[in-house]
Amino acid sequence: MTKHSTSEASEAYIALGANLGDRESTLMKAAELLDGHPDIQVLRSSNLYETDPVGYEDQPNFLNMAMALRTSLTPEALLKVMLETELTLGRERNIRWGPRTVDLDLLWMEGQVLDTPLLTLPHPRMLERSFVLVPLCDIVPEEDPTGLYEKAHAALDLMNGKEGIRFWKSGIWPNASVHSEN
Ligand SMILES: Nc1ncnc2c1ncn2[C@@H]1O[C@H](COP(=O)(O)OP(=O)(O)OP(=O)(O)O)[C@@H](O)[C@H]1O
Ligand SMILES: Nc1nc2c(c(=O)[nH]1)N=C(CO)CN2
Repeated sequence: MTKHSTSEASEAYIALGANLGDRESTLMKAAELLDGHPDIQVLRSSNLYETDPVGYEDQPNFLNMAMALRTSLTPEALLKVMLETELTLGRERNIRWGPRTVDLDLLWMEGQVLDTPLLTLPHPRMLERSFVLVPLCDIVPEEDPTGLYEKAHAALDLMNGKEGIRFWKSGIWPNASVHSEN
């Protein structure tokens, strides 16, 4: 039996971003660490995009991607694993929306609407950010019954190309081996 084939497992979408160090290698390591967790399976990953910084502009360009996960964890437990993964990969918290080795945001989780000091679901800013929506639209299936596909595509249409976002390379998970940027 593969992991998470039980009915309690649910699907989640996360956004990944990096703009310090070897960005691509760090994103790949984040995918490996999450998939290596006994209660998480990476199902799909988007293409990689190079994006102009949004919010705080005086910082390097980001690489952004999104992944679909299957997990038996609660949303809070999944967020905890994600925050630990950021720390393992050298994330430091300095400037809000500032440069980071890696940033993992929990965008959406099947059937979960939450607003606590630690976790808001769906992610409150996900529909305002092309650097989230473009990768997300790569991996949400058109036949998705939850309405996420329509929401993400409609929000992206409204963004109307306002953010600088460029295709970098096709999905790095699970097939391709990662190449250093240096
Ligand atoms: N859906 C969510 N995904 C990730 N973190 C969340 C979420 N909802 C609330 N948080 C909280 O936000 C805190 C700060 O997260 P983080 O440093 O990644 O924010 P940011 O990436 O700088 O800004 P933004 O939240 O706008 O993406 C986390 O420690 C977490 O407790
Ligand atoms: N292009 C881009 N800009 C950002 C990003 C990001 O991942 N990509 N993350 C931020 C903090 O959530 C702030 N600004």
